[in-house]
Amino acid sequence: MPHPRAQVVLHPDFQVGEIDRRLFGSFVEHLGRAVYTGIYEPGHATADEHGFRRDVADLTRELGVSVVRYPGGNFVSNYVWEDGVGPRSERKPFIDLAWRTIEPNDIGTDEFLQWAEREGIEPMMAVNLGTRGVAAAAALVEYCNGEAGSRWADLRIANGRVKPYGVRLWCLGNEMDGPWQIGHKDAESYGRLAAEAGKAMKLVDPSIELVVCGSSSMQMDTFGSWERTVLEHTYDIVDHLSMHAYYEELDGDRASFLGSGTAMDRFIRRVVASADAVGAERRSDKQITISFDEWNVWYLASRFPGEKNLPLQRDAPRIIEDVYSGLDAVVVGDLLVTLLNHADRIPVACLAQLVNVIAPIMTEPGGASWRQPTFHPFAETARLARGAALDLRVTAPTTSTRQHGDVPIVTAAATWDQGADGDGDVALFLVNRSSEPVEVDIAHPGLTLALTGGVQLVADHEPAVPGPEHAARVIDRCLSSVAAPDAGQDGARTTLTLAPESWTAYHGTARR
Ligand SMILES: O=[N+]([O-])c1ccc(O[C@@H]2O[C@@H](CO)[C@H](O)[C@H]2O)cc1
Repeated sequence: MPHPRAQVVLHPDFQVGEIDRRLFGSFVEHLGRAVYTGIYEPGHATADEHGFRRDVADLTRELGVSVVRYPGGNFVSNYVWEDGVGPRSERKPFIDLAWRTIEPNDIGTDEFLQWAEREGIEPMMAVNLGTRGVAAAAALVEYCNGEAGSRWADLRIANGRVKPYGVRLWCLGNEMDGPWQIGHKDAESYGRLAAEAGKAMKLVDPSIELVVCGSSSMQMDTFGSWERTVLEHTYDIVDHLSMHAYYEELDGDRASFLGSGTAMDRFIRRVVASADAVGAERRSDKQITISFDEWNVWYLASRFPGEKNLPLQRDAPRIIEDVYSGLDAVVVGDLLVTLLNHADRIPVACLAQLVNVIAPIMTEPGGASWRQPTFHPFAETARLARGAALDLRVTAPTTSTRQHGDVPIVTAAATWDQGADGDGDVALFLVNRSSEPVEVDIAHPGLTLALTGGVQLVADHEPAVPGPEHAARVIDRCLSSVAAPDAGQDGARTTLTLAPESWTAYHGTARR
């Protein structure tokens, strides 16, 4: 039997849009060991003078993360930011109701923003619209971005930081549609509060960009009507609408799990349609863009007991430290393909999260740090995807899945970084979701393409086991470099074969 075949048409004149570097963001929440013994661990052998782990910062840099969202997540909806600034000796621990954990308040706004600044990361801050409101949100913007001479900016200066941080991206709360959220609201109440908080925040600093909460997932009962109602209140004040999505393999349904990228694609199309419908009714020329500020593989339904079933804990407990397989990494690669293909509407996205909590980077307290298999597709995509995302035409056979109906067996994204004289760098990301090899014919009329090599990640069948040794073994087995395709690299066509259940990234150059 010949292998299934797929066709890709690629031309640099057909573009989705420029890639915003903020597409390669991540997320650090006060949750489990993300902050304490994650990014921060005074006394660790690699800790810098501020108590932050150098090994984790180095891995973060290698991951290629552009933006980091902070301090939550669910955590932000009961956070009093004022209690986390100023002299540490005066800060008091409190019960974080979101994760039922005693928060020591050792790390707050200043420590996080200064860490981000030292590491060359753009911060994305969230304000509490669960238990708090307009005044506290506007005060936090003033604390972060205000010049000397007003109350909250002067407090920052008294706390040792003269220069404003210039935080550009702001989330108006987090997942306010979720019944688990502290201070959960219906769309009407949230929409009105977000509009007023956003208005006040922009009066403090008109240069900021605001993200309003969309649905926590496409499965929420209020999905669609939530977006419409919230945007009816906030359309003129906000810039981005948030999307969150987590995917997992359920009941051994591998085909549906491998098709997660198609589910994400449909979710994006629906949210874009909802936002544009509100814009159309208003006859508005403004386009709301998407901040996909939580996405990942998370064994949420199958392994997470639920927030309210967590015991009350202290000292950075281990919460949702998912261990990832080669299969999970292939799906992460495919989700990145989906995000690239929507680069025109998604300027911001955050892999949730960065360290220890559903994360590409893991640590042991007082010990090692290491990469999970999911680290690699993210790092490679962030490194190779430059310039504009191309509007590829992909034709592939479909396979039927229990959760998503028919999904294509091959997905692809490509980027084009224009150089001088019509030359450019090309990156090509390809996923084969089927369990047999697939031949891909790439037509690139008018373009001489020279793919020079790449990396390939294949799915495994073994259950993931915690620890650095296992992660290293999985990566060793599943990740390899691939040579330039040997077949058919001629003037206008390139042919290559994709390994079963794999994600591959090629790079090369092209000349018109
Ligand atoms: O679908 N759910 O049941 C569900 C439950 C919790 C949930 O929380 C989100 O994910 C958490 C971890 O990143 C963030 O703190 C929060 O924003 C997101 C989705």
